[in-house]
Amino acid sequence: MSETVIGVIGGSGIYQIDGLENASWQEVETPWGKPSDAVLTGVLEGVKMAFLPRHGRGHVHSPSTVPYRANIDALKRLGVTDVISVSACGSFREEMAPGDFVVVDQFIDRTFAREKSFFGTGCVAHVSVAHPTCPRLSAACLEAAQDAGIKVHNGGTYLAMEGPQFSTLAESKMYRESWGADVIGMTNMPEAKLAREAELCYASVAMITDYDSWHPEHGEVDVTEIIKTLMGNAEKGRALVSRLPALLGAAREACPHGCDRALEYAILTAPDVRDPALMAKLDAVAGRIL
Ligand SMILES: CSC[C@H]1O[C@H](OP(=O)(O)O)[C@H](O)[C@@H]1O
Ligand SMILES: Nc1ncnc2[nH]cnc12
Repeated sequence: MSETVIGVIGGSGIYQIDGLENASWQEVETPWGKPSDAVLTGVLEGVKMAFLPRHGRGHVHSPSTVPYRANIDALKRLGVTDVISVSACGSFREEMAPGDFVVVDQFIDRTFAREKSFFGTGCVAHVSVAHPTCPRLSAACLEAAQDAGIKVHNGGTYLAMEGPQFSTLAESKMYRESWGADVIGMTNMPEAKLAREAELCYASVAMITDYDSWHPEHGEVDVTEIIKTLMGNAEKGRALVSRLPALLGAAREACPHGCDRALEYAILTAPDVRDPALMAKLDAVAGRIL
């Protein structure tokens, strides 16, 4: 039994959370550079929390320049065990309407201009992301959303695009019709992969803001419309987050799905040829096994 520390990565429109006891913004240094911003730490209903605005307060980082590795390392360094991503997304499904939430369970990674792993030359590791989200944490997010009276869909495939431009109409139709994606955003990859490498449980809550550009009655995606929907969504997102401590509890049992042991057999590089400089950088992420 260990202690739950809930990490929340707030996406577009969510730059802080309220109600934390002993709240303070902490600067965290990491071997991967600076995180997007300081991390807001505190306690909610007896459970430790750490909140990180993905784009930084004031929305400084674009989806391609978010320091994903530093963000996940910083949360790990602060003792976070469970990461909840709360993100603005477009929808490819009529029934997943703006204002609805989706607890995502799969991803298609179309990003190409980001660092995607903590590992590399001198320490090669291959973790499985066949099931990239944690079912236990996702179930808590679903229940929290339902308790908060949010219309929430259980499961969905998130297409992660590079951005920052939105999709073309041809791409939008292809993702929806041929690829079977349900929602689209620009940030959950490589975040989810890195969380798995860092042995963190990860769940993703998509807050629908628009129908991307495929919908014949809604035309193309428009950022001013997105921002209007985002305001209401952000309030609901915070309501969801505030219910998580009661659902997860302070005492934490090992993840039944093995998220917290993902590196157990993942490292291939023999101990005698590992790069000491890279090994030093992995102190937080892979500290449990190194
Ligand atoms: C606000 S429009 C596009 C922007 O919003 C999403 O950000 P996040 O996933 O951090 O909520 C999307 O991925 C884009 O970065
Ligand atoms: N349609 C869309 N495409 C990509 N990212 C988004 N974030 C919010 N809406 C989006």
